[in-house]
Amino acid sequence: MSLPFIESLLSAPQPLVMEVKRRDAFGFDLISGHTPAEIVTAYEKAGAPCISVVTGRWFGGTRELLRDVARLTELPLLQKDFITRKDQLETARELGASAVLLTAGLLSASALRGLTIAALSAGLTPFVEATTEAEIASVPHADECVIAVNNKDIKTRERDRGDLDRSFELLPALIASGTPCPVSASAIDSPQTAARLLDAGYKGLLVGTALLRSGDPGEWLRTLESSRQTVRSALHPS
Ligand SMILES: O=P(O)(O)OC[C@@H](O)[C@@H](O)c1c[nH]c2ccccc12
Repeated sequence: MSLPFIESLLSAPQPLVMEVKRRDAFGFDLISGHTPAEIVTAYEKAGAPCISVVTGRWFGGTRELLRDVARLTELPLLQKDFITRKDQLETARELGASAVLLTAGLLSASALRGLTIAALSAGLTPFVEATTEAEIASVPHADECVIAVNNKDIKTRERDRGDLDRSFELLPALIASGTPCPVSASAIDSPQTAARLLDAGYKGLLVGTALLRSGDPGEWLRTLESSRQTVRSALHPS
């Protein structure tokens, strides 16, 4: 089966899912006068392998935003919303998504199972967000899913500052799950933090606020690349 979202992320030199999100969890504007087209162009120029589009209302999102982004780019898109019903999967596909967020902490085990299977059979990659070992272990068909540790807490509407230790602690459980694509999501505030997570073994990262606030995603990525080289040469001095 072709998994464009996963393949694109895994083959990128800097595997960042770059997010389009209108507002942060406190309602502060993140795109400050820029159009979705400007943001998508900046992300593509920076080398984004995939784009995440937040359609959830808490973050100022709409379905139209996903549709607009899909018209602007060929890159695989992740729809970030609170999906609880199978008909939302059909809509995601119609709007142009290749992957859909499923939030383990908000779904019962049987709902997560049903939605994961339905997403896969609709040709969508499940991007399952988890915050505990038990949630990670409950993901069915993990070998066909992205599993992401969310460093923030969706139950507090992501108003916490985020806990990156969670990503470091849960990486062994993610690897044990069999996902080809362990991802760390949210609260990744700098290229240096991103470099540490990738060096620890993450295969992908999802970054929204920091990239949108930076004003220059290309520069953010170049700094990430050089930070990764610094980490590597510190570990393997020649
Ligand atoms: O802006 P940040 O801290 O880089 O986080 C991005 C992303 O992980 C966050 O937007 C998110 C995580 N889970 C969600 C669920 C719905 C909407 C959005 C989200």
